[in-house]
Amino acid sequence: MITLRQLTKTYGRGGTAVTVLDRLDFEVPTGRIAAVVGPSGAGKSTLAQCINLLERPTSGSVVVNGEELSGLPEKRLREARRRIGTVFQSSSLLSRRTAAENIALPLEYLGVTPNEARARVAELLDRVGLADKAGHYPFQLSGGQAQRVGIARALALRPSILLADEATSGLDPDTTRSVVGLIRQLRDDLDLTVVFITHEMDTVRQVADTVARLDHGRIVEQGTLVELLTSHESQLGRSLQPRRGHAGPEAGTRTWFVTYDSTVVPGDWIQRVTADLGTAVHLLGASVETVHGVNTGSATLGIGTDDDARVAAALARCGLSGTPDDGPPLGPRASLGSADAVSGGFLAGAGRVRTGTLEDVA
Ligand SMILES: Nc1ncnc2c1ncn2[C@@H]1O[C@H](COP(=O)(O)OP(=O)(O)OP(=O)(O)O)[C@@H](O)[C@H]1O
Repeated sequence: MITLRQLTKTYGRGGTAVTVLDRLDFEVPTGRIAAVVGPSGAGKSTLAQCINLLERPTSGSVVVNGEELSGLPEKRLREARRRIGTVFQSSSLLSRRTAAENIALPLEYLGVTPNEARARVAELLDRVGLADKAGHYPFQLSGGQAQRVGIARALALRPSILLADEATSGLDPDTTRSVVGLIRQLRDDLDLTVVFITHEMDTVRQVADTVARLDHGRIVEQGTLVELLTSHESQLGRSLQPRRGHAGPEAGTRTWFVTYDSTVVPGDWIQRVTADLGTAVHLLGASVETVHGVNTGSATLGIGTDDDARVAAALARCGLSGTPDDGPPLGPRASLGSADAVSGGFLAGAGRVRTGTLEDVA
């Protein structure tokens, strides 16, 4: 369990002082994964550094598993830090050390015997699925493998808290999914409490139990992932909704952007809304997924009436919330979206490169 009370961090003094965390209150229950999101410069990394006391808070308290860390003398603090593992971006491995040697680092600092360290490293490599990569150097590992080594190193001293600061940034979507799956599995197996800092909302939906938005040094909104995704009133919930491209509307229809606004939206809601309105309802785009057992998502519809109040009421009867969306169709968000041709960047199996126009690839 992590409890932050009135946590303040000010860098510098006098006229150049900058308060990055401002009387922040935050709690992560044991065994939960709390994602922290927020704009660049909001103080997310500073928050992580204050939790593991790499940065001393200016005021306020950091309580980890019932122990107040901010007041501890240096020696006790070093001991307490062992219960907090941190994973950074994948580049944080030491390049001249093998995967096994990187994982062994914290054990060496602690003075663990070489035999014990070897056994623990083997166990950790196995746990993160890299038993066959012990002797590989970081440059011989893929981004996802390097990150698994980083996670194994963070777990070397059997911490109860894991801080992940942009741990999946720069990884491709499949690798991100597998690293996130590993973190959730480790949380389940080891009962870890996890703070997961990221700016990737897709990743938040995959990893988080709860989400907090940090802005100007304070947590300005938080909730469980499901609560946020099923509440149209939540700005954080709306920003968590995937908004992908959609087809253009047909003449005579009005475009609506619709989000799931309840935990019990019926699967056949399009048929129900169509029957309710007695008019055409075209599906122009949608992203629907099950999050913690609840269907969530959003859709863009073309609806053959301009009676907005009736449409809103019909949507609400199915647990949906919608607004007319009169802007031009969004382009696909994926990086392919802006390309006319794709070449050189797509490595098919066995190292072959496939090229083609975007239409060919689609
Ligand atoms: N050691 C430092 N001395 C002075 N200012 C600092 C220091 N570390 C961070 N800051 C400032 O604190 C603010 C918050 O930085 P932080 O890295 O915590 O933000 P962040 O939310 O993690 O941003 P990003 O998403 O871009 O990584 C920034 O304005 C930064 O310049």
